[in-house]
Amino acid sequence: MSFFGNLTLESIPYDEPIIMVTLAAVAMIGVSIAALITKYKKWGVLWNDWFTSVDHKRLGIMYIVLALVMLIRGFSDAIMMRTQQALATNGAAGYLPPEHYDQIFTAHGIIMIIFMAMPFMIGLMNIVLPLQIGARDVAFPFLNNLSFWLTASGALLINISLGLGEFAKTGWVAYPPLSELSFSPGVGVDYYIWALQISGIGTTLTGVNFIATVLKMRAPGMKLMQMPIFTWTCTWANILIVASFPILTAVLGMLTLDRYLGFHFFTNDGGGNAMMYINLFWAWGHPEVYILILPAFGIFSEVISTFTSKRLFGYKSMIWASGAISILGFVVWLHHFFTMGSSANVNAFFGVMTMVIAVPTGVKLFNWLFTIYRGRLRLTVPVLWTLGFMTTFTIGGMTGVLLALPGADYVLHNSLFLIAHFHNTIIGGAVFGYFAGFAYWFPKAMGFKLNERLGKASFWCWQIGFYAAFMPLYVLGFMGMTRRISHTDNPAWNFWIYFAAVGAFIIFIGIILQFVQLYVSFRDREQNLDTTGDPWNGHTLEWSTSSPPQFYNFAKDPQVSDIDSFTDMKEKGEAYQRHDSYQPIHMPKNTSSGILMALGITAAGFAAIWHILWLAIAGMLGAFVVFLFRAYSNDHDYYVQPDEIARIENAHLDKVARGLT
Ligand code: HEA
Ligand code: HEM
Ligand SMILES: [Cu+2]
Repeated sequence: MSFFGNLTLESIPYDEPIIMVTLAAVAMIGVSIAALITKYKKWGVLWNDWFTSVDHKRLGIMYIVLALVMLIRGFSDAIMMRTQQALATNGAAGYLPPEHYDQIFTAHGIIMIIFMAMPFMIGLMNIVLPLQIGARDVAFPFLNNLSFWLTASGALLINISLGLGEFAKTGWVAYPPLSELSFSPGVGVDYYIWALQISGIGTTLTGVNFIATVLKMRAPGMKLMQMPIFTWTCTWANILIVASFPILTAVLGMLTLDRYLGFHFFTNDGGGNAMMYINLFWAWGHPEVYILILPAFGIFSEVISTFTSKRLFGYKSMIWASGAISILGFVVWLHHFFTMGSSANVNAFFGVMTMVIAVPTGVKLFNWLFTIYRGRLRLTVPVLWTLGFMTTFTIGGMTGVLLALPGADYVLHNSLFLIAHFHNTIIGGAVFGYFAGFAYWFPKAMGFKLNERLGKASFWCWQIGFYAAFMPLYVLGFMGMTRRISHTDNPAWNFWIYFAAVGAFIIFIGIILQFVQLYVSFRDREQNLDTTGDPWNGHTLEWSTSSPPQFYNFAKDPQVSDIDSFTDMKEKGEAYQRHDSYQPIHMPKNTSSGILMALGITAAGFAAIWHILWLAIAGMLGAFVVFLFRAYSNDHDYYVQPDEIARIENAHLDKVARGLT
């Protein structure tokens, strides 16, 4: 083996014009951004205030930037698939060869779920959760920084696969025996393994961190059953993360042993069994979809209650419904392989358990409706996303219940009906939820509001585009079209395939409008400043701070005695109080340890993919040395002095006073 393992110049796909053009475009954008940063001398700011930051709010913003970039990547894959299918009807070949198409749907699935939806959700949780419980930061700020960089590391690896080697052609589930070395001899599955493994460990650490935060860092007086509902749904999601991500780690570890060291966990020869992989994968994969949706449910609850200016109907039942969904979510994974040989009784059990999830989900929907009932609902952008969700997700949920009937699933499994079902729940549920949360909390994180008109225009493109792009897939599913095919030869399907392509382009316009909205809102920010910190008349503690909040969040620990604690404070006249004196605030220092450790781990992952032994050892060793330095240094924290706090707080309260009069 050579110095660079299996990596040679031939690993670059020179002969693929689409990839080469994409790489050139990405390189140009990258160089322009780097040039701009150099021109405005922002490298120092970027490193000192952002990359090495342990501030949950800044990490949250970086997560969301990552998610938006990955949304562009994942959507480019989607639009490529839609155009390919539209061009490749009646036996035509289209413009993508099958082995390229296979990489695209695999990359699309993984990128959208792991590197778009997860960072979006974790980003919002980072920005909001500590503020909602009146905490100064998360329980382990440095770990939080490391988690972010491990996520970014996985995203980087998957994007490197575009220009070096290939990505997996196995579908996002990477079932063996296809994902075993004998059937996938290239580096594609190895990219898959290490991108998922590294980011997955980051996610597990996030789960641990936020559970500790919720248990240990709540403001004085805040009982568990008084936590804001978004904090609660995130907590359930974090419990699911801690319980399910280790299963992913284990199953990827076993696949690694199979591929690298000739173990045979998942091959029949030697006594292994592919069903073991499929079981373990979905024991993570099913809870994963509820990890995505639960925080979105919390966002809708916050939005509905704020914009009706009412208390959320059935606060306690919302918490228990989320808990029921989480626990049931752990005993339904077998519905992903009803067709793979379990007995009728086993299928019946898992089918019934799956259908039962409709009950707590229905409870939630009715709670939202009852909150709106007789309230004065303000039709802002977050509310539009919420109403779009309530209609769209109900359809997606219902088709899920249909799939939960083993008999029906024998017909519909792996058809486009399934593809329609899950885009219906993921886009109409999770993604709409994150967009609602994005519009709702944007002023809190950035200090100015987003442009409403462009926000509404974008919403309508997404909403209409969604129906146009995915309702045809239900029809195609019933007509017998299966998933993951790059070209077709059945005239009856053509109309619906073209229809779906048009839908995807309408969504495309929606995405463009979202970026235009960001630009316009930034350009006009002076007119949309949020001076009070409470632009929507909010009910929870994040709205009691300035926008953006001070780096220490709260000058004094808020005293909590009610569920809607900020409403309570406003009613009692306790909001925006000036204090005569402040206590010094204990703060964590920024550190480069997180990004440096992740750098070493990325190098090691890359080395593992290409079998470069020395680099794998060097990367891991580097990460370990940084870890030791961090562990043995005592320079982790500092105190903010009372006079500085007083200066910052008075400046903010002066602004509030001017805004309120
Ligand atoms: C956010 C993501 C998300 C969510 C929330 C759901 C929610 C549900 N899913 Fe879905 N699902 C996926 C993402 C998601 N799913 C993905 C990604 C796959 C496939 C992956 C792959 O193979 O690649 C999949 C696959 C999948 C299958 C496997 C099909 C197959 O492979 O053949 C099944 C089968 O049971 C299923 C069922 C359900 C059910 C019953 C729900 C329920 O939770 C829905 C509950 C909600 C409602 C029912 C609507 C609201 C309720 C009411 C208004 C009350 C009244 C309603 C009734 C009494 C019915 N899903
Ligand atoms: C925004 C518009 C989107 C469009 C137009 C789109 C389109 C597609 C298409 C065409 C496929 C292939 C279907 C097939 O097998 O025939 C697909 C698969 C998939 N999509 Fe999307 N998608 C979108 C958004 C998303 C989002 C937001 C997610 C998740 C967060 C997602 C997750 C997946 C997954 C997991 C697969 C399956 C991949 C596989 O088969 O291995 N998609 N999508
Ligand atoms: Cu499932």
